[in-house]
Amino acid sequence: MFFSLPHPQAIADYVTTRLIQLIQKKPNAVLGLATGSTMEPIYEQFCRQVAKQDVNVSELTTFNLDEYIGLGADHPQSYHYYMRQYLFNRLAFAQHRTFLPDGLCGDLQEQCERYSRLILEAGGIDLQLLGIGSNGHIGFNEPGTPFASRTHVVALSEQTRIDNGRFFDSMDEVPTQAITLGLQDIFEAKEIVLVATGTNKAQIMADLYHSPVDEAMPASIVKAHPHAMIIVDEAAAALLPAGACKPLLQLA
Ligand SMILES: O=P(O)(O)OC[C@H]1O[C@](O)(CO)[C@@H](O)[C@@H]1O
Repeated sequence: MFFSLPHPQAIADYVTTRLIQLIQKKPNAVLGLATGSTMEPIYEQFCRQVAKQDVNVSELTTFNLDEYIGLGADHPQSYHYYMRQYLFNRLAFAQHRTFLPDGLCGDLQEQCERYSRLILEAGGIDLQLLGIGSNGHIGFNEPGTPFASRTHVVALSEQTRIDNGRFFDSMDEVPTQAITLGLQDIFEAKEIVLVATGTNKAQIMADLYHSPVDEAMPASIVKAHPHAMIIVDEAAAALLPAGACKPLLQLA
């Protein structure tokens, strides 16, 4: 369940190889995508390898985990903007099959229901990429979110706002709400790859390792998934007990 690689670049290489293997086997796969700094080297490497190996991404469908409420697609801190910057503007994804929640949507409830339904209609997520918040959130599912949750509106915790405040000019600009895929939606993915890198993730990875599968620790739902990997670099593994992680070999 817990696997280690030495550094973020090695994780980016591994995850890219896994994604390309999946796409080659199933060109119309459905990918669940995450944002955040953890994903940046992964998307960078993915773009490089897709171009180098001439991989066809035009038949893929993608669903992003979350979006801030109140930020439009052209706001530089919106996840729409992030995805265009790191992935969608760089590769030939079919625009009409790349889905993100709309942070400016008037009818949030209707949108939430539609988003979970669209995933089911697309056949479900084949591979879900996840980062993790320093409080154990996945997507924006904060501690205490029911495991049975579907796409919903969340009030961001103070911890999450402080963590993500580094991307904004001032704390006043950090949104207070977001739309996120629910934990049930995430759990229904056929495969999950959760990645944590850097010393600022060491404590939460130790907490996750020791935690039971419990709603107080949203990421713990991943531990109950039959096809999940939790991949950490050396820095994020620093507080894990010896032998907790299986060292990963690079995929061929
Ligand atoms: O990778 P980061 O920037 O540490 O963010 C951790 C997680 O929290 C979020 O910011 C909220 O979903 C995700 O984008 C990310 O997976």
